[in-house]
Amino acid sequence: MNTARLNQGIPLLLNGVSKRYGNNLVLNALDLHIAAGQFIAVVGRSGGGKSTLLRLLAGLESPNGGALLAGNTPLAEIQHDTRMMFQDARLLPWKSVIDNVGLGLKGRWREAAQQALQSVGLEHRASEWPAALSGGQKQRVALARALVHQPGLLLLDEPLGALDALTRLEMQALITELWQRYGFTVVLVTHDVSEAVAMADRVLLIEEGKIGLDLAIDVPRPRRLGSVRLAELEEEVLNRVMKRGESEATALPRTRHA
Ligand SMILES: Nc1ncnc2c1ncn2[C@@H]1O[C@H](COP(=O)(O)OP(=O)(O)OP(=O)(O)O)[C@@H](O)[C@H]1O
Repeated sequence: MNTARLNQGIPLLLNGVSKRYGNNLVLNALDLHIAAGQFIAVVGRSGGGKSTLLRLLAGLESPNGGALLAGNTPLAEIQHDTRMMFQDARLLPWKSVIDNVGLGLKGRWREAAQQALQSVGLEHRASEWPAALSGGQKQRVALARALVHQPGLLLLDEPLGALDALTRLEMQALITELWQRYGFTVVLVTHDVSEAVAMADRVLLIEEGKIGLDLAIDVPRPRRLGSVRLAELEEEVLNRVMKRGESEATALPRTRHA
């Protein structure tokens, strides 16, 4: 991939990061290094701490121990360089599409917002209300609202989870294309292992509060849907998740599905 990158992604360094809620130790002295501009996907069992990790990276929560750094700088000091996207687009219904994208911008914001809308293919819907858009289009607007700030770090919390299969594939391609063009660092939390291996440079599995698996996705881009290597990597991640589940589930009654 030789696409010229427009801005620099943020490198991330997590040193012994712990997070607990009461007696529940969700992240246990987690160490992690992410290079500038890398695309990371985080998978793991429900309740394993994926969203907690993302909220810590976003500065929405503080760790109970350890440090989160961007290079040598505490991540909290450059939080303005971070944007987040969720499963729901969280658009303001009383503002037009372009006003949603330009929220918080000053000066010649309209031009920048229009450009961001163009990069997600929705420049022709700028003056409409969010209610007039489909779920996939709303997520495109949410993506434009993140891009307009030229983030160094884009945090994605299951942003495609509510979309139908085809729209989901289109959004995967769009996010990957924009990441290649702009060069920000991405941390994507997803339940969909095939999505994780199709999009990311590295897939991380969170297990018992630590990184249980750190798998490099050695498949050149653009990636071909249905590639044998992607399927092998997907199986490797799934086997790892299921193996852990099997040993946990031995004491539980088994239900067989036809
Ligand atoms: N604000 C909170 N207060 C108390 N417990 C919390 C809070 N947020 C998360 N937890 C707990 O921390 C654990 C990890 O939650 P988290 O949402 O990070 O998991 P997850 O891997 O993203 O799960 P899922 O895949 O189901 O979204 C869970 O046991 C959850 O109940």
